[in-house]
Amino acid sequence: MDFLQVSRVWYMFFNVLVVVLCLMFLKLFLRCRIFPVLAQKKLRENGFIGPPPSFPLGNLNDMKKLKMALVKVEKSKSSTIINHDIHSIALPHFARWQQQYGKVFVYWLGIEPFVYIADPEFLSVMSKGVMGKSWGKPNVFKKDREPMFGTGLVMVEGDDWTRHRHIITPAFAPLNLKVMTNMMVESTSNMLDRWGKQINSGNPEFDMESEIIGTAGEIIAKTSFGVTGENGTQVLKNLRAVQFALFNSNRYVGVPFSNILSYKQTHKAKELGREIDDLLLSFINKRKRALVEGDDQGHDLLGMLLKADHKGMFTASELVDECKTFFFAGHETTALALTWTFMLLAIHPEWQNKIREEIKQVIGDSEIEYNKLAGLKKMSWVMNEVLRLYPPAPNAQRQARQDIEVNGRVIPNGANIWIDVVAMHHDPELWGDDVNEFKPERFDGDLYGGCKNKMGFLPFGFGGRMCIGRNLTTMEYKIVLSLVLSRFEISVSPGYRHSPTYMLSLRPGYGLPLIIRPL
Ligand code: HEM
Repeated sequence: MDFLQVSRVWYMFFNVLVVVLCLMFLKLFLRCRIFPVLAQKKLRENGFIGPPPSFPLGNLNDMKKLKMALVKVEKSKSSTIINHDIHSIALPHFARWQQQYGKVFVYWLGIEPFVYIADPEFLSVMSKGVMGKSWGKPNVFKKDREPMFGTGLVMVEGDDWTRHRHIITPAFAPLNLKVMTNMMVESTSNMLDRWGKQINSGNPEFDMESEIIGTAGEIIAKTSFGVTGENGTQVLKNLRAVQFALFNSNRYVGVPFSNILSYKQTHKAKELGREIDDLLLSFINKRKRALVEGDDQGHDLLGMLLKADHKGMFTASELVDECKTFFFAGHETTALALTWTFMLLAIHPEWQNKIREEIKQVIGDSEIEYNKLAGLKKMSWVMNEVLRLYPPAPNAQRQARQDIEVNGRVIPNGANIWIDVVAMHHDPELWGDDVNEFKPERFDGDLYGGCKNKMGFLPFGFGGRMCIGRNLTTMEYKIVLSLVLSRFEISVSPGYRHSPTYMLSLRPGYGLPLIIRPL
C-alpha cells in the first residue's frame, strides 16, 4: 500500500468518525434538549404548568433550596413538639408549589417531566381509562433501581406484568400466609427477649426504628425466600447495602450523565446487586432440586412460587428479581408502619390500653393464631390511621404509555406521573378540620376513614397495581404489635426529635428513641 492509499483510508475513517460523532451528538441533543422542550410545550398547551425548570437540573435545585430553608427553620424550633401536619415538613417543595400552582402541576427531575397529582378527583378520572397492565413505571427510576427490583413485579409492565401478577397472587392467599405465623412469632419473640435482657441490665431506652427494621428484615427474608443462618445474614447485609448506596447519597436522578457524577455509589450498588443475584440464584437452584426430590419444606413465598411454577412459567432470573422485590417492597414499608405506630402509641397511652384490652379479649393467654387476627378491629383502625398520617410509601408513580385524556386535558405519552399520597392524606378538604389529629376511631365501620373521596386514601396504591403484600403486612403488623403490647408499655424518650423525612419512604429523621418498661 503506497502513501496515497494509506492517507485515503485514514481520510475515509476520519469522515466516518465525524459522521458517527455528529449523529451521536444529534441524538443526545434531541433527547436532552429538543424532546424535553417539546414535552414542556405539549404539557403547557394542555394547561399543565409549574415551577420553571432549568437545564440540566430541572427543578432539583429549587427542591434542594427549599429543603435547606426548612432545615434552618426546624433547627430553630423546639424539638419537643410533635406535630402531625407533616406535608410541608417532609415535602416542602411540593407544599410550596401546591400553594402556587394548585393540586395538579408539572415539575422536572432533570430532563424528566412529572405531572404532580394531589387531587383525588383528577386521579379517579385519569385512572378510570387505564388498566393495570397499560400503566408504565417511570423508566428513569426503573434504570436507577435496577439492582433493587430488576424486572420484578414492582417494575414490570404490559403482558409481562399480567403474567407475573397472575403467578404471584396465589402465594399471598390467606391459607399460604397462615403457615407463616410461627416464623413471625419466632423473630418477634427473639427481639422481645433481647429487650427484656437489656432492660434488666438497667437500660430501658431503645431506638425502636432500628429494632423493628432488623426484625422486619429477618421476617421478610424468612417469609419471602426462607433464607436463614449464614446465607441469610449475607443476603440481608447486601440487600441493605444496595439500598444504602442508592438512597443515602445526593444523586441527581433524571439529569443526563448523573451516573458519572455519582459513579462510585452507582457502581457499588450494581456490584452488590450482582452478588445478591448470585447468592439468591444458588439458593433458588438448591430449592428447585429439593422440590424435584420431594424434599422442599419451604412455606415461604418462594416455596409457593416454585410449587406453582413447575411448568417453568418463571425463569430463574425472574425468580431472583421477585425475591429481591419482596424484600425491598415489603421490608422497610412494614417496619416503618410499625415504627410510626409505636411513636403514636407512645404519645397516646390511652390507645395502648384500648388495644391491650382488645388483645386480651381476642387472643387471651393463648398462642397467637392467624384466624384470630381479624378480630383485632381496633388495631386495624390504628393501623389505618398510622398509614394515613405517616404513609410509609409516600407516593405512587406511573408513566403514561399512551396519551391520557382527563377532563379535556391530555397527559402526553411518556410523561411521568407522581401521586402525592402524603398531601392527600393531610388535606382538610378531604378529611375535615381534625385531619392532623390521631383519631383511629374515624375508621370504625368505614374503610376510608370518612375521606370524602375514596381515591384520597391510598396507603397501598390504587387500581390493578395495588400492593400485593397488604395482607402479609397486616398480619405481621398485628402479630408484632400484639406481642409487644402484651409484654411492655412504651413512652417517648426525651431524646426524640420529630422530623418525618422523605427518603424513598417516610421515616423518622433522627430515629425513634423510646423508653420500654415491662408490664
Ligand atoms: C405497610 C406496608 C406496605 C406498604 C405501605 C406498601 C405500599 C405499596 C404501594 C404504595 C405500592 C404501589 C401501588 C401502586 O403503584 O399503585 C405497592 C406495590 C407493591 N408492593 Fe407493597 N406495601 C407494603 C408492604 C408490602 C409487602 C409486605 C410486600 C411483599 C412481601 C409488598 C410487595 C409489593 C409489590 C410486589 C408491589 C407491586 C405490585 C404491582 O405493581 O403489581 N408490599 N406497595
